Amino acid sequence: MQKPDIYIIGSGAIGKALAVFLKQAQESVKLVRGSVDYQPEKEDVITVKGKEDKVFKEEIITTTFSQLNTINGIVLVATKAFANQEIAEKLRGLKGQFSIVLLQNGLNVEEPFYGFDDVYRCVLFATSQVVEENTVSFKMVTESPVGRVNNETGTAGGLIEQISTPHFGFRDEPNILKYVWDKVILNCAFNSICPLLEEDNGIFYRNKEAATLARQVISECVVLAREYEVELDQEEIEEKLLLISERSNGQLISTYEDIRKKRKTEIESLNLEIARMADEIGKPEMVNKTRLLGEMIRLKSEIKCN
Ligand SMILES: NC(=O)C1=CN([C@@H]2O[C@H](COP(=O)(O)OP(=O)(O)OC[C@H]3O[C@@H](n4cnc5c(N)ncnc54)[C@H](OP(=O)(O)O)[C@@H]3O)[C@@H](O)[C@H]2O)C=CC1
Ligand SMILES: CC(C)(CO)C(=O)C(=O)O
Repeated sequence: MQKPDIYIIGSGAIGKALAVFLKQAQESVKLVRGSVDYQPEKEDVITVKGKEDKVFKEEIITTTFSQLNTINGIVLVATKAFANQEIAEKLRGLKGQFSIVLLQNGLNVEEPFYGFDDVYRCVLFATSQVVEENTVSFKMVTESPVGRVNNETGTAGGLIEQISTPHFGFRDEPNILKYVWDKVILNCAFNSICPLLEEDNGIFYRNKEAATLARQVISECVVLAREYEVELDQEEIEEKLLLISERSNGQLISTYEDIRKKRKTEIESLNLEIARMADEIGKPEMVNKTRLLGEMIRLKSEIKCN
């Protein structure tokens, strides 16, 4: 039987790295532009710089939605989450049968995809950065969990096998919601406090007061998660915060990079989504600090962009 094709939407840091590793594994893979349309298909050499100075190079086909009519296979969404509504609409216009895997940070980012048959979320345990056009630097931390969303049962088994490669691994995770919340809570601290202090990710490890503020954010979010019947371990998240802070000392969080480069941030799916969920249950004060930090980021980004 012919293997299904893989389409990666979003030709950014994650999308490019994934495309190269999948091509190396002999998969039929195409990058589909997220922010650009109505362009002819083209082929570029994309380079991934991995651990221990290993370099991976592949010729990758990049296309745009208007060139596509039918998709049979797997769609990996690697754009920023604020593009999801538009991407879901474009996918609804296509024929064929496909599974969708969202590789994005953020809470409820899957909502625009409700109604598709086979939707999964993945929590990425990898880091990738564009270093120059068509070159990214990539590190896998550990295999990234993938699971079905919207309380549906069933595993991601066959799909995992196809998208996993030795340098960018995935694994099946039945309780993906816990991973999504844990990661979002970490992002609520990193992606707001670091850009506001104009500091790199190591700030929580280096500075006790910054760590205390992050702990307050974590505590608010854990209490909110409980209201939504998601039980999380606050201490475990605090430990992860310090570990990630130490290990990514010197690196800038994506929201800080986005603000510096005058690009839209993902804060709406992080602190501001947490705030919206607290409002939804009539307890807005439950996440006061998380909300204020999110609003400050939105304002900082708007000021920078204008
Ligand atoms: N990089 C990392 O280390 C990690 C990233 N993530 C998450 O993975 C996701 C992708 O991140 P990353 O690859 O770093 O991001 P990048 O900013 O490098 O790339 C995101 C891509 O999104 C597309 N995009 C941007 N704006 C729009 C828009 N308005 N409409 C449609 N598409 C748009 C662009 O695709 P195109 O160029 O094709 O137009 C862009 O290249 C994010 O949700 C991020 O939080 C999670 C963990 C780690
Ligand atoms: C929160 C952190 C630092 C964790 O790796 C991050 O940048 C991310 O992956 O989104």
